[in-house]
Amino acid sequence: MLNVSHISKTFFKGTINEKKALNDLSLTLNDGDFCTVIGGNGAGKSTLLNSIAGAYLPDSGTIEINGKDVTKMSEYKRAKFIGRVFQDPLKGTAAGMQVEENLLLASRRGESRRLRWAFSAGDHDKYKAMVSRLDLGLEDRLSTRIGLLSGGQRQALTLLMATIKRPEVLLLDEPTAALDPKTAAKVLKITDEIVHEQHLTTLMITHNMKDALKYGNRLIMMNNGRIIADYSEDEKKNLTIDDLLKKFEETADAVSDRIVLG
Ligand SMILES: Nc1ncnc2c1ncn2[C@@H]1O[C@H](COP(=O)(O)OP(=O)(O)OP(=O)(O)O)[C@@H](O)[C@H]1O
Repeated sequence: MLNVSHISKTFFKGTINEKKALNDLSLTLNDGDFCTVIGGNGAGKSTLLNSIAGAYLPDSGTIEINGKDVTKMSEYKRAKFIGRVFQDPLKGTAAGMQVEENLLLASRRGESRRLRWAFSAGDHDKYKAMVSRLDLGLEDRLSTRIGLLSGGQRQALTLLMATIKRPEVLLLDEPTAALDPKTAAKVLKITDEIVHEQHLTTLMITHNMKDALKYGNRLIMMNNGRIIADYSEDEKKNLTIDDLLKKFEETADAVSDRIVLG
């Protein structure tokens, strides 16, 4: 369970550039909840994910994961039980290392450095089966350096790495924004399968409202550092893009171009 309670975060406090990115925001996700997050540019979506991941320390409020208060825990320590996929396919994988070395490192997350590098019998076949499931032609490229792969292949691998050791929370920050539509659809489908198989508590930011409606069992809309709408699984089933636009126009200060792309 993820419990975000009354968190606020202001950047450049006391200066002319002061920006309240999160404003007394609270959110509770139950185990296995897959929550999509939408909102205009600057709404605070990434700041929320970054605060959960430990990249930013909130000015106030608390964050608990499965009963542990992680508010002040370092990003490095949290990375042992939080999986992340970023918008940028270059993040999340080590470019100079081979596909299977990246998978090995991810599967040994949190273990001693010495042990992390040792392949075990069966690893090769296991990794081959994992990547062949992606259907992106990676099954014969386990020894290829990640830097030589396409953005879609890299992003799909980042997803495998983020979930190879079951994370307590999975954070997806526009994971398919940089991909072509066909590859994006493939990566989202696999994401959805993995989230269900592993019953992962997941937050996914997207600017694509179709995807926000199609995936997950919960949807939140943000504006000005707050959650302005929170739809349960049942409410989400009957929701349309028009409903979301209407809600956004009613509540938000301005309609962003990017939110209407879906
Ligand atoms: N590291 C930072 N330093 C200063 N200001 C920041 C920082 N990160 C975010 N902000 C500001 O906080 C506000 C919220 O930004 P955030 O990136 O969380 O929004 P977002 O909803 O993810 O937007 P987008 O859809 O454009 O990615 C914005 O005004 C942004 O400029």
